[in-house]
Amino acid sequence: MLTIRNLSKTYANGVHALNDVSLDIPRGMFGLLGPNGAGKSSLMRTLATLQEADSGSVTLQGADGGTIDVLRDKDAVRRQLGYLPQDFGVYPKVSAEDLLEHFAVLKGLTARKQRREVVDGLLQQVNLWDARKRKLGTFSGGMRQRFGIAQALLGNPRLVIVDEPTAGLDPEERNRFLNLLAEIGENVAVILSTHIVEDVTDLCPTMAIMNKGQVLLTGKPNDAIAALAGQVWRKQVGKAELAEYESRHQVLSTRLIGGHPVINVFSHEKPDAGFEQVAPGLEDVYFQRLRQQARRPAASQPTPAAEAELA
Ligand SMILES: Nc1ncnc2c1ncn2[C@@H]1O[C@H](COP(=O)(O)OP(=O)(O)OP(=O)(O)O)[C@@H](O)[C@H]1O
Repeated sequence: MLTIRNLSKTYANGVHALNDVSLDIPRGMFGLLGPNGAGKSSLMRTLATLQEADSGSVTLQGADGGTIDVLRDKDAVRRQLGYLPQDFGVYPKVSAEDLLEHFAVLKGLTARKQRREVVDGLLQQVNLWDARKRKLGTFSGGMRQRFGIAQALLGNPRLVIVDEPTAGLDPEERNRFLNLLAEIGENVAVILSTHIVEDVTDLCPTMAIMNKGQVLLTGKPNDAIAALAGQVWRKQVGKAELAEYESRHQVLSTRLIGGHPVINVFSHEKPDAGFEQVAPGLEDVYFQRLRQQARRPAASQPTPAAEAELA
């Protein structure tokens, strides 16, 4: 559906935000997971035709079966694209209905009756029908994000890009929002960028992990989790011992349970007697990849392409 090859971008300040990024993004939900500064927004903005890459190519399979050169045919992409940016702002004094109607006009829905039908349908789809007359300034974070999805869906896009949409939502709103995305993902490609591992675990049949502009892994979350089987070990340790464990072992994560640190360690063998083997999760995969990248001396870093293949 979307094919990204060797995409690179260096900002004027010298930051390599995208470093030879290659990804295949199919229909359905695709999770793009990475910490702050990984390059997710740079990639999203490039796909959304809002900024230029230095090199590489991106092609989108069009509705007619042809392909669109995303980096060049920007108008063609925009006709097939819905985008919810990270910093989606709304006019606080305007009602949801009026602003969506306004966006619909901008999208080219000029026939009044048809526009009403589309706007009403979207307000129902995102479950804001009862709140449609309310000013957007009175909306909760979750409601604003659902409004953001409604505007992204105007014009029946084939590709929907949502950048960190669940940050700041409470668990109930987050669930509701993710369920909405999953429904949309049944028909179109949805790229969900997030730093929240559970967003991807719960929802995305395919994903990529990104950091420092590089793709560290891409594929199915379950395959990546299965590849770690038998290599994640857990132990409760004393607070004073923690630093030593961190220096001797590859500690993936530390959790305080009842005030005591419990560590997950990556190791091919049982690290010591007190450890028990645990079933890995996507969080272990995520931290293992980030750790692996951090441990490599810069000079011996394999090319991102070779690295992604290792996955
Ligand atoms: N316009 C810009 N000019 C210079 N540097 C930038 C610019 N935009 C982003 N960066 C830098 O590029 C790197 C990648 O940023 P990007 O926003 O793409 O990451 P991200 O994964 O989306 O993180 P976040 O969740 O914090 O937005 C960061 O080091 C960031 O500081």
